Amino acid sequence: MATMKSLIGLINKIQRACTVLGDHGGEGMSLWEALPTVAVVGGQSSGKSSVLESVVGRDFLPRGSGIVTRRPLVLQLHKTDEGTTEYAEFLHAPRKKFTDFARLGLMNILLFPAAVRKEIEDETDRITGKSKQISNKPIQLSIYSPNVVNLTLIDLPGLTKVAVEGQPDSIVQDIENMVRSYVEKPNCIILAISPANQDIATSDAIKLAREVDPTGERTFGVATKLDIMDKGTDCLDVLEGRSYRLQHPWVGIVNRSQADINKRVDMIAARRKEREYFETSPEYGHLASRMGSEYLAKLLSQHLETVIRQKIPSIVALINKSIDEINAELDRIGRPIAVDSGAQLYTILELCRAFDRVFKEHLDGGFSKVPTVHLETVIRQKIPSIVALINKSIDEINAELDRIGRPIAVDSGAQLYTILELCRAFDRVFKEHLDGGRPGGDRIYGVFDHQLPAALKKLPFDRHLSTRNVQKVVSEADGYQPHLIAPEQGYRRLIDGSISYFKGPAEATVDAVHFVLKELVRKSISETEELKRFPTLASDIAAAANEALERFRDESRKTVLRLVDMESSYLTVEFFRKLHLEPEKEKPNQRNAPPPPNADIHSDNHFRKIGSNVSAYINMVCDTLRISLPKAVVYCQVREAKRSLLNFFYAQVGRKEKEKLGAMLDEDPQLMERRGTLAKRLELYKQARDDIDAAAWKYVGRSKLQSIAAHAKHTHDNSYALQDVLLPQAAPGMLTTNHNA
Ligand SMILES: Nc1nc2c(ncn2[C@@H]2O[C@H](COP(=O)(O)OP(=O)(O)OP(=O)(O)O)[C@@H](O)[C@H]2O)c(=O)[nH]1
Repeated sequence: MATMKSLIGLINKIQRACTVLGDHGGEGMSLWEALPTVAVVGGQSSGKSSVLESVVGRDFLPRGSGIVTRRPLVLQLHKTDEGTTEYAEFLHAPRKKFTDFARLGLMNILLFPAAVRKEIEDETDRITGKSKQISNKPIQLSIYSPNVVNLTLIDLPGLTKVAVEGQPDSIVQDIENMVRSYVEKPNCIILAISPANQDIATSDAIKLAREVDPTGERTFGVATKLDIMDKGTDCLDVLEGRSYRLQHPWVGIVNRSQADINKRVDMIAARRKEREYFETSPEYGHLASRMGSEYLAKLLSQHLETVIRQKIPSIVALINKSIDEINAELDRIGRPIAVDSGAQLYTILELCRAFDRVFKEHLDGGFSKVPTVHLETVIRQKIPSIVALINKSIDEINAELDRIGRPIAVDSGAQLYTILELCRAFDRVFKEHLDGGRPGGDRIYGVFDHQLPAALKKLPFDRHLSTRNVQKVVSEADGYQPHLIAPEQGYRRLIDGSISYFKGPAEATVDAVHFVLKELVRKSISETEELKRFPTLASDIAAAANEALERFRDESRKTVLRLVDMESSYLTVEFFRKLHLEPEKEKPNQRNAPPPPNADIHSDNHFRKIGSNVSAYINMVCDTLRISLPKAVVYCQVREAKRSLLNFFYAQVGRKEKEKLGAMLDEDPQLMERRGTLAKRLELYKQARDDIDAAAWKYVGRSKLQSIAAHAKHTHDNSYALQDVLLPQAAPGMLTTNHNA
């Protein structure tokens, strides 16, 4: 018995979760729609509030003329143990308990504080404004009391035929649509309230109920105001199911009249009066045991119980489906990141490394693409153990410091440094495991193989070493005294002048490689799956990487210019010695011939000879530089990029405060919000599933559940197991209406 009660309590819990999740039904198949509810429907002043209060046993609903109920009120009744204090609680103000029940004089009237009524009114206005507009967002009120049954009721705005002052004409239709949106759902049990002093056939409630539930299987007909029917008329045709037949028996009710309310006749007295009315009534006496608010409450909870029992498997299936969907979406958009600074630091370093890896793959050339999504999953699985390792290390350090005494210098910075060291150690191991490749690095070779030789070829040595320029340079170097044998100074100047031309291609090579590296940084950032979530960190890393590349470029530029300068600073002596010997080899017959007359040193031939000697030397230097410049560039830029692109950044990160680390892990706010919502939903769904499991567990006991679990081993659908568990044991009437009042 207790189990069925707990099942109904369970449904209440799930309904609360629905409201928290913003699930009011309406969008496709929702959890809300799978749950049974009881909606009170009727025309204005038909007695809805009175019936609802009767079932609950409390006065609490706002009263007034016109449309009082402008938002659906979801009323959850929770039966508590005998002797416990009653209280009411709104979902929108969960910490505020309404316990201050007034005891009025000798009549011992128990009233919900007017505050409950006021809160319903205020909360209505909060959403709809004071404009008498309506809203379909429900207000949720829970009542905990030993004097109620476990039941969820929804009070809906009264159906009306005309708009009142200050309301748009559309309100009539709006209300009908809203009410219909609740009662048309197959899980909605309709409490159709019709005043007996009007023609039941024209009752708004019955009209709507007939429309949405033609077979009448989920409609309970309630006839109110039996006591004020015209003299000589009665409602027997209706109550005995002759004039309008429903699957469930009609229940007649006698609520408090307006005069009773004005006289403050309390609920207990009203119940007694109602009982007496039926017991002593000449018309309805034979039906007395099946009339009245108490009987209605009992009937309702029995029916609810049956419905819930049937619904459990589909609810479980729906919850499981939702959990799977949310998990799939979380896998796609990434799970929420940790908030403690250790875990944040770890995540930042993790992302740096992921970027670093992609970058290196570009440098090292084309292997197949690393499946980074899978990688992310693997990494994320590792995070807890790494964080645990870090925490353990911190504990160990702290423990050791406690033992050997705590030097003043050891502050949180030093601990952070330790964390960074641990991360780097992991980084190294991680790198050893992962060394793939991507295209892009080959473009650096392209610079060395094409761009550099082409630039060297284009240098204007023809002009610089033309006979005329050679003569000009040599003459200027000679000064007033023309050289006698060989123009030593002239050679130097011509060679220095030529060599300085190499600076251009050398710097251009440095820049070209710089731009290839920069492009690879950009590409790697965009290809690093893990970084996609963290635009701020991605741009931080890009900026840090580019900054590092600038530094490498400066260093590289200095180095290549130095290489060129070195060629000027010391010439290859052997080259010129050989040069000196060559003509003699070529002309062995003239070996002993006298040197040409001095006048020769001013001839074109002489300068042409000098030009071609310098040209030959420069060609040799050019060959050397073509080989040595790429080495310098790779040494200073490419190798450094591979080795220490983010070193500086790591150090910076290590110095950051917790808040700054958090800021670096900033994400797209929409995505963060989405993830937060999903996580919350997931939590609630899982809670609901656990609750259900627990309820099923209690119901059949461990051994039965286990044997069913063993039986259903091959199905992943919990609902089958639950169905097996619940249905064979179903027995009606387990829910008792314990109205002591
Ligand atoms: N004599 C008598 N009066 C009743 C009965 N039921 C309701 N009333 C009176 O009818 C009036 C309207 O009842 P409510 O319970 O406020 O009706 P409602 O459908 O909630 O009305 P709205 O909130 O305006 O839509 C009140 O004055 C009640 O006292 C009944 O069974 N007998």
